[in-house]
Amino acid sequence: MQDAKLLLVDDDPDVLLAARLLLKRHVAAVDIEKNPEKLPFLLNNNQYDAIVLDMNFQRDVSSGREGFAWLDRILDIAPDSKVILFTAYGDVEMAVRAIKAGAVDFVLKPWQNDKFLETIRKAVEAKKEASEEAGFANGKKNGKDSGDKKASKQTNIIGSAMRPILDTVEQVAPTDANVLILGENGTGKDLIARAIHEHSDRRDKPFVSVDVGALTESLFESELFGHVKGAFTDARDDRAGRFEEANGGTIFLDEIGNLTPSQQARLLTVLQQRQVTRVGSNKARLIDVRLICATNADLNERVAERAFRQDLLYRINTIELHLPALRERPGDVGQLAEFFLKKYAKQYNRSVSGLSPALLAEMKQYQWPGNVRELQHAVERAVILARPELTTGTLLEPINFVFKNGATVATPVSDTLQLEDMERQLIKQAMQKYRGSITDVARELGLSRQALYRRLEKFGM
Ligand SMILES: Nc1ncnc2c1ncn2[C@@H]1O[C@H](COP(=O)(O)OP(=O)(O)OP(=O)(O)O)[C@@H](O)[C@H]1O
Repeated sequence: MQDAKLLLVDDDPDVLLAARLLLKRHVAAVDIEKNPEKLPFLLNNNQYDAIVLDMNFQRDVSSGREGFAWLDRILDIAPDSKVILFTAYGDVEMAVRAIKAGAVDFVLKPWQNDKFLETIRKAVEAKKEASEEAGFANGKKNGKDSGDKKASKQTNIIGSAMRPILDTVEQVAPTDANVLILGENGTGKDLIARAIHEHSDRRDKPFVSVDVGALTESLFESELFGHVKGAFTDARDDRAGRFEEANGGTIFLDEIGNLTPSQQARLLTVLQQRQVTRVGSNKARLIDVRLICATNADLNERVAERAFRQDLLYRINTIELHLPALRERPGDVGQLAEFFLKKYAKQYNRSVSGLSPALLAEMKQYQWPGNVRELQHAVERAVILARPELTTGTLLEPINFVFKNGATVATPVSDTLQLEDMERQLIKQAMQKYRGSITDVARELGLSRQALYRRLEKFGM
């Protein structure tokens, strides 16, 4: 505990002083703060081993409501925080509720020194154990051992509502079962498909992603199954298709709901026979691929309408994963927003203080039709628009602006121009880096292929 760093937040300076005097003798550092509004800034700039938080600040004397709200905020910003609540004698029931809400313990005021120290020591230890476990799981994830239950918790898939889905991913990944991922655009289907691959024994083999919905009828077969030289006018060389490229690994077929009846029939044959024949050849090649499909369409409805073959559905949906829309999981909005905020603040070298509780509440109310992708872009734009000279509270204005106007329309003229320039530059660099591969560029930029196509068109690239 001697190398621990603590944060104490209480609006009573006497309490802060007394607690610091006691604790300073036992730990490396004790930060004290009267104003809980500073919490986002402090958490974004420090790593605390334990945080002691008062339940009642002046504005709201005894209900503890402010304490709960700040506890939530702390866990949004730094989900692994160990928070201990300070509470007046008689508030024990409230403290118990707070523990259910994610605090690790509580201390009654006025405190007994021994008990207070013991509570802090336990929290610091719990934090240390959790960090060691996380480091261990990370190591395993990159290593050969696929049996680590905690591995997927260490991926960058954020949000409490995603936990049950990640548990299923862990269970299903090591099997070769076909997986169908359902969810609206931007809910994380691609991310989950990659997580399944990463946690399977195929992780060292290719992960090949194909947006089958974007393939024209004439390209479908040669793109997926390959062709031989001379098979059609543009076929100057033999070329392996995406299934062959994925051999030994995983193939991810996105927008599967958009296949035409003849494409469905051709795909079904390949899946049944587990072999592909290049266009223009008569030699069948055996393939060993794990199949993951995704769609934002309601496939059962499409089967009922006879627009999607039932036998194909049964072949691809051994395991079905439903990703909820972001509006159905408002609790994840704060966690995702904080995650992207940190990510982009670092990427664009911006100093940002965090989201105000009022804005966060507004964001939780918003419907997010573009789901996580829209939220991600709103935060990115807000971080870019944040002026370096406005540090505290900088985010509020631009994100409000972006958020109110939708992530894609009208920002003030100069900002739009700046952003467009930046966007054009980013796309240009990525196109050079990946030699024009739309899939790779779209992945790097966090755009769907369609969104990337729209931008390429807009910029005349
Ligand atoms: N839970 C999450 N945690 C962190 N990032 C996420 C999460 N869900 C989605 N994202 C991010 O949001 C963006 C969109 O996600 P993704 O491409 O996986 O969605 P999708 O459902 O496949 O979208 P589409 O249907 O448009 O192809 C990506 O940048 C992804 O990294």
